[in-house]
Amino acid sequence: MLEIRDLHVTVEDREVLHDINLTIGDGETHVLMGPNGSGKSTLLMTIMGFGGYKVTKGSILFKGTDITAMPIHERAGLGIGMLFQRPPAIAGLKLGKLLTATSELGDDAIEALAESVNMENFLTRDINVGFSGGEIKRSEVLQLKVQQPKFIMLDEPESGVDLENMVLMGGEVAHLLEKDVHIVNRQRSGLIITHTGYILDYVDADQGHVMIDGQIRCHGNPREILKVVKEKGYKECLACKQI
Ligand SMILES: Nc1ncnc2c1ncn2[C@@H]1O[C@H](COP(=O)(O)OP(=O)(O)OP(=O)(O)O)[C@@H](O)[C@H]1O
Repeated sequence: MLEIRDLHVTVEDREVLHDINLTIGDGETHVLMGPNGSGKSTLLMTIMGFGGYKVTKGSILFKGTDITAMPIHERAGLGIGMLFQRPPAIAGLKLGKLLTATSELGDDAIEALAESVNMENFLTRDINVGFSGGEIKRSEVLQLKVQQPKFIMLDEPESGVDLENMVLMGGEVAHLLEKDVHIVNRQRSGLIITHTGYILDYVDADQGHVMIDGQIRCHGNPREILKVVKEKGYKECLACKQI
């Protein structure tokens, strides 16, 4: 589904990502961990194609197509979607209008999807304006449910979410990533950034990666990585022999 080769990315004239290589197969869910400021969100923003993230070397292939220079709306059109860590508030644009504009679903279908994540009363509100942390995350999940991307990136889906909403969010993410479908029949893949690992209770994560100082320094079973990091800290990942 996704292949990143020798990727180097500069933000504001500083190289933030160096020599990133990552392959995510069809139906696979990968988890990205790493200390604050190590470059995890930068990688997701670069894959999505946001301006300000300049690829100075390397390439990103999605389903065999080189998307390295492709504009963001074309990447979204190919089926790449993202739940943001801190999505912007957009005064003047109603959530319901955005959902109608970005899908072919009718009002009733959108209303039903909104109800499924307790967001039916938010469709007439400006996007994220005055939303609580948990409401922002539910709004993001609703957008993914409407868009149904093939490759789903989630930047810290647990942050700011209470325990009850975590169960709701976890179930929705599991459904989006087709946890209950056998891997050979899955149509979707995912890449999830997590600090706490709570999301691992809900998804079928195949691989974990640790990013440190803009480089992926370790691969492995995500639960094992999390255990090591909890016990010994990220410095242990620098000694990883998996890479
Ligand atoms: N637009 C920007 N302008 C300047 N520096 C930036 C910008 N975006 C990212 N950076 C810098 O790039 C580095 C990586 O940031 P990034 O948000 O990717 O880290 P992260 O691993 O996702 O961190 P966290 O776990 O804290 O969310 C940081 O030092 C950050 O300050």
